[in-house]
Amino acid sequence: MAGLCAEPSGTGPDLLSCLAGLRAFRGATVVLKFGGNAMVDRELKESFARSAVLLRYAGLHPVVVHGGGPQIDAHLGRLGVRAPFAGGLRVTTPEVVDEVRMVLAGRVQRELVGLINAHGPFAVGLTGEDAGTLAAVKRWGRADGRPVDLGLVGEVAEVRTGLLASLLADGRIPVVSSIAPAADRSDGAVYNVNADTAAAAVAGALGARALLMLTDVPGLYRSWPPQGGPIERLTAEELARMLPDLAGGMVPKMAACLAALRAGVGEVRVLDGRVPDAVLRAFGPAAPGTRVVRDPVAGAGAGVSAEPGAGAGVSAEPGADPVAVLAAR
Ligand SMILES: Nc1ncnc2c1ncn2[C@@H]1O[C@H](COP(=O)(O)OP(=O)(O)O)[C@@H](O)[C@H]1O
Ligand SMILES: CC(=O)N[C@@H](CCC(=O)OP(=O)(O)O)C(=O)O
Repeated sequence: MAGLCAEPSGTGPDLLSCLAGLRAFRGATVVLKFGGNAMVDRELKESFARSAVLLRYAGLHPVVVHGGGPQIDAHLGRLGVRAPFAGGLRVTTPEVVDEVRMVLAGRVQRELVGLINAHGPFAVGLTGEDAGTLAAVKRWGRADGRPVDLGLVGEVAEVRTGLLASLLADGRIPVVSSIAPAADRSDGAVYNVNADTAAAAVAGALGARALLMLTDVPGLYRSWPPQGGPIERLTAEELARMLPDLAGGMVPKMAACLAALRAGVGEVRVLDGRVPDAVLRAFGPAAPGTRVVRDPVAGAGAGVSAEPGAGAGVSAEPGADPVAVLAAR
């Protein structure tokens, strides 16, 4: 595990403060969404894998949901297949969904499983198809206020947590690719689900305490192209007001953040995954990125996430261990 928190350059996160933050999350499920844009090079992917393993050693239950948009683009480009985006979602024909599944489950997921398992037999890869973990219905896009037919793009209709819960109870790290069978199983169709959408659905269903979204920007900016720094903190309600003005990949990402919070996830953080040890830094006192928290409950004093005094890192919430609860079902 050398090099995880103390980099030779001395620029890494401080191990002690990270461990203090992690201790507050013992027993909690944390979903790590690793976006394709953050998978810049092998070193960053290794750093991500080490962080996931460290979280597990620290007693957390990490679940990885990965993307692979740029990797799919490159593959489709080699095949000479065009698959444009509308509102941040890829228009997906039956031919395209086969290639998306191949790249996500056959390439990106396999690499992440291998990198995590270099540290021990922890990672188990799956798609939403395995044990019927995800079920999807057709998702429509919008452009210029009009509905757009995105083809085989899915919205998660259901998460069956059984397989994930038993893997977590067994100390494994599930690595989930965002492919899901049709909820009605009518014709064996599978849907291409945006990975942020899948991560939020999984986080909500598992009762995750935090969802960390690793992407290729330091956080959410008020306007794009950016002026000034990213937003440090906002509430679900503030995010809901911003949503109609967002563009590109931030549309499904921030809609997913909101869905996760509304499903009960303690907080969501959008992080720059191109920074080494981004996951670990999120638990430190100088945590980077944009933190989105649930709206304060009227009359309940502080919000659900421990706010003041909790430091900048992802904040812990007391409560039942969701893995134990789910495994007991
Ligand atoms: N307001 C915004 N703040 C930050 N990034 C934005 C914003 N609007 C659009 N973007 C774009 O969203 C991208 C991240 O979304 P996406 O490409 O889907 O990433 P990922 O592959 O990590 O899911 C950024 O690279 C940036 O170009
Ligand atoms: C419907 C849709 O757009 N699906 C995405 C799935 C991968 C993904 O979401 O990857 P990132 O997290 O790297 O963006 C796609 O086809 O690119």
